[in-house]
Amino acid sequence: MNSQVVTNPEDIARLYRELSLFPSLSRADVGPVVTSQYGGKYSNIYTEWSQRDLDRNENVNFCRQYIVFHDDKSVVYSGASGNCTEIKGELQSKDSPSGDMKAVVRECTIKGEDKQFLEIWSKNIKMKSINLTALKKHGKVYEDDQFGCLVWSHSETHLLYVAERKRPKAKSFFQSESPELSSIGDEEETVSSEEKETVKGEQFVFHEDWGEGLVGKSCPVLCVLDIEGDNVSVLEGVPDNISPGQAFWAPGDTGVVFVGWLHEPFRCGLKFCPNRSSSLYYVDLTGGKCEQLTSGTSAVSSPRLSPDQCRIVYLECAVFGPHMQCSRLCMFDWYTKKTSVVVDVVNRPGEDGFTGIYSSQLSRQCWSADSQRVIVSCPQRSRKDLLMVDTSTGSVTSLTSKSDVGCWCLLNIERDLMVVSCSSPNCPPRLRVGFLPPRDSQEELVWVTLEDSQMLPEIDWQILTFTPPPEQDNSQYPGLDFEALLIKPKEVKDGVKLPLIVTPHGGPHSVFVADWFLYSSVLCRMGFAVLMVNYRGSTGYGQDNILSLPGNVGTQDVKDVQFAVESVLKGDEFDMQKVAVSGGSHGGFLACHLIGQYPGFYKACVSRNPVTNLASMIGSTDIPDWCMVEAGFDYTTDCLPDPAVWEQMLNKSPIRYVTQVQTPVLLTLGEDDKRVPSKQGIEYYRALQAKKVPVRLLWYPGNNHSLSKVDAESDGFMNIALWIIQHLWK
Ligand SMILES: CC(=O)N[C@@H](C)C(=O)N[C@@H](C)C(=O)N[C@@H](C)C(=O)O
Repeated sequence: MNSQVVTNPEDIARLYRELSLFPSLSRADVGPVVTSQYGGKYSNIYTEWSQRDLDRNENVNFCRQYIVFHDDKSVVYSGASGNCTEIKGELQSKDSPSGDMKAVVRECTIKGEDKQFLEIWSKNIKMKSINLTALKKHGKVYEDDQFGCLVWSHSETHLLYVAERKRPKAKSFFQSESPELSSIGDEEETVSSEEKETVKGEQFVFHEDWGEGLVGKSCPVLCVLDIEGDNVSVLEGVPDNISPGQAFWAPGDTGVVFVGWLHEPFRCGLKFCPNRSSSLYYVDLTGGKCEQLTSGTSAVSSPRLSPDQCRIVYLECAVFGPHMQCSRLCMFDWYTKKTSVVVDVVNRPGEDGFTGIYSSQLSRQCWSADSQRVIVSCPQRSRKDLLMVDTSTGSVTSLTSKSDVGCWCLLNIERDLMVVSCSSPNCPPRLRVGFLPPRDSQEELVWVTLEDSQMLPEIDWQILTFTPPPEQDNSQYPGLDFEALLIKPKEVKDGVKLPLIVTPHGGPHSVFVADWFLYSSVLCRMGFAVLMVNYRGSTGYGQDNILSLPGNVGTQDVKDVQFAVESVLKGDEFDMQKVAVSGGSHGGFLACHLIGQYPGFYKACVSRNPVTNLASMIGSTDIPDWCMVEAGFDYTTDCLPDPAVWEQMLNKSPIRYVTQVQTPVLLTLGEDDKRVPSKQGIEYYRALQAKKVPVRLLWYPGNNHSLSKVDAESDGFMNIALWIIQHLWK
């Protein structure tokens, strides 16, 4: 059978280098409205991008600015204002609401020591540069999306940020004492206050952190810089049993509102886990009193204050249980102190097709100017759409469902001017702006492209829907269907049957939306078709879809993927002798299950940081609750190992089928993975070696669960592509 697949390593590397150039959009801010002397209005759009630099082996961050001329309700003219500028050393930055100043948290190394500075810029002058490290008021500033923030007070006189709590200096009981008093000349120098605070025997105390992606982040504290006074204070009044983050100034700058995550009895991994017990809190700056604003019986995130400073919307979901679920959009009324549900959990999509809200984070600003509507970008089945929620009626309207673009992400909205990133499997991210039409207006939403990207004509994509056969229906949650994204070369030579790479996503409660995927795009350009399966249990299809999987992992999810593959193979487009499977994390779990449960069906397998044995994972992962929940058990923090539970976990794990495996396996592991420890992959590796199954293991130092550093991602791709080629055409 002739084939049209690119197999030469240099040609593959060239394709990867070409497609890896496309940058992704990470942030956009809308500047203040400037009115010219002739009455024309314009706003500056500040954007930040990230691009892989294969030669420097790092992701390069850069900014680009645009100018948008408008009349407050439509764009009149727009264009870039200047070229790109690389951003180095900036942990965080934020313009003040008036645009008159900019705050920057900068990290730099001075005489071999890492230091952090808080800078205030105004026009063309760096007005202040406060050495936070020297102040010794706190540890490192948090720059992450989970806890971090950098927020100007409404008065533009204070800055709010999150940092690690200061830890007293520790020393050995046997360290030689520095003299209590040392005399230099006539003066006596008293021991520094830091010396006084030094504690002995604390050097090796274990400080648990918040796990994968948050390593070293253990005890966050809220910090306030008084710009005039140049002094930093750590906010008091935060309860000792919670870790604060995602903070912002309360109406009138009377205090600070924040999310507090319970960290007792111990911390579990927080990344990808918005189901951790958490509440909204308010600390008032005068008395330091802390007030809990929400129940404490749920998990909350992404609180966002309305422009009129009267209400706060936030996301809420159940504690424990599936790690990503359908969220509620809730609202806290600042003056009545009452909470309400604006959009509830959707168990099954209704006639309107709205499947619920699936997001662990709202965009930094999401309110309409009239403080009546909120814009949420979230998965809706295999697409990601912009949803407009009317907070008074709870109605949800999609702003993009009719679009042929598969993925829309709201980056920011200011005075109804929305800034979005939009992309598809054949189109890298583009930057667009558009004004949100007034409430109840029939006006059409007009998008203007500020930065276009090239559509790749060689790539075709579609969304396929599958209904499981009756014998695979879930009796507790009957009648659920599922989907898959099929990405394939647009042109296929006569008589050529395409080789197929099957890719189930991880999570398992996540979803492939019709976005730009570098790996799938390069594989498609090489001549492969890629089937990205959103099996039952995926987010974006209703809460019942999610709840149908826990307890059925290793069977329902495996059968769904196999059903989708066998369904597409019924056509004559694909070569059923050339089918490979590839997945990461829970996706790697599924890849290993598929080659064990369907021996010989897949000619090559790639498994990235795979879950291979739930029973051995539970003692070493940062998400032990995940192992219990997905195996079908309720989790409590005081649960202890139980042979019956471990037996169930083992029975649901791919290691159980390893004796049936014939398919050659490529394993790629991140040395620093806290989520799925690398020992999971090594356990499976050894089992395959013992069975003399062809297996190759790639080990990536300095990489964690995401395997997303430039070296692991690029080397990983080349090895994956060559492994599949080697074993599909042997
Ligand atoms: C939805 C989700 O990601 N769940 C988390 C608890 C999680 O990290 N699960 C991992 C086992 C996993 O499969 N993660 C996916 C998202 C990955 O590719 O990292």
